[in-house]
Amino acid sequence: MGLEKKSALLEDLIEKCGGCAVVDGGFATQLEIHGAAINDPLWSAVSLIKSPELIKRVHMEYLEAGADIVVTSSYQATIPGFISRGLSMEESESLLQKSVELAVEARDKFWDKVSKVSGHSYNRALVAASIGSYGAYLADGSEYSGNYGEDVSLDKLKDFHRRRLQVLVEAGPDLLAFETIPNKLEAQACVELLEEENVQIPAWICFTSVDGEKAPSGESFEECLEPLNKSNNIYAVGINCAPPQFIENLIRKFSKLTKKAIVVYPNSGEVWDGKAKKWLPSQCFGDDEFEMFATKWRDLGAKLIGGCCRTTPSTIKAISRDLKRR
Ligand SMILES: C[S+](C)CC[C@H](N)C(=O)O
Ligand SMILES: N[C@@H](CCS)C(=O)O
Ligand SMILES: [Zn+2]
Repeated sequence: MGLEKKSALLEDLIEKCGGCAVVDGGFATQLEIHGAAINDPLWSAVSLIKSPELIKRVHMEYLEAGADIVVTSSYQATIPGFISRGLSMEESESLLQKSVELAVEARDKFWDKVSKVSGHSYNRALVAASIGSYGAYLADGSEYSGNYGEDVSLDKLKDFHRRRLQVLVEAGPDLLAFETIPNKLEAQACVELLEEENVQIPAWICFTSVDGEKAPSGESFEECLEPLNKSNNIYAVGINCAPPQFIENLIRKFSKLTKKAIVVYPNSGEVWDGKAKKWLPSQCFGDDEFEMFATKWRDLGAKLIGGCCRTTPSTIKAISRDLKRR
């Protein structure tokens, strides 16, 4: 199936949802709630090695909660990351493949079950393969600073992303989700790679923001979106893992800067301490507030809405209830 047909699948889903589809919530957060120890350079990707069944369970929980799109466990799963853990190239690639398989299996199992129930309100979900930023791989919090240093060039970023992208694409997800991109250089690397590799799967690229105005690097979103706007591979652009109170302003901003669909899935408002590897309490938002925010964000034009770190299936249930109220 080519790019156009795959993009049409996503468009159909959004239409079936009444104009705005629900993305799942914090994947790593839910793993932790079930006891997974992810204070690790591989973060949530350790579960691909240690507890694949738990990964499937978390996907199922988000599907039950009403997610129309589930994002795979590959955010911090990288070939160099696995290799520094003593795994071979072959084993590393098979774990990446597995991240897609687990989500597809969960989606198929769930759909098989609910589609037999008359009057159910679910849609057949799509699987988005997560591609975390270079900063996520560095595991030093730099997905929130955009500070990769002088020696990180466009080519270096492309080289970092290339093989993982190839393996994930080969595994057959419905979408690609580039997450927590903190600067223009990396956004450009991702777009160029999609073209060079002739990828036939639609993608979204999400940036983070720590001030609610700009990318973490200090670059304006006008600059950051420029390479994305020209690309046929990019279906949607937006923000993930930034605090919810920034989202309204950022949707307004993005609507003026792009014709692409807008995707937003903020975290709970807590702040990540990259050194201590833990979330620090800050201005925090609960499920009721997310429910109210979701209507606002939909009315402002977002086509894909969900949650990121520290949100849970109950957050997604609240968002889904709200957006699908007819
Ligand atoms: C989105 S952050 C909370 C992911 C974890 C980070 N890359 C780290 O490993 O510290
Ligand atoms: N998809 C990833 C994003 C982390 S910012 C997760 O939910 O764990
Ligand atoms: Zn997050």
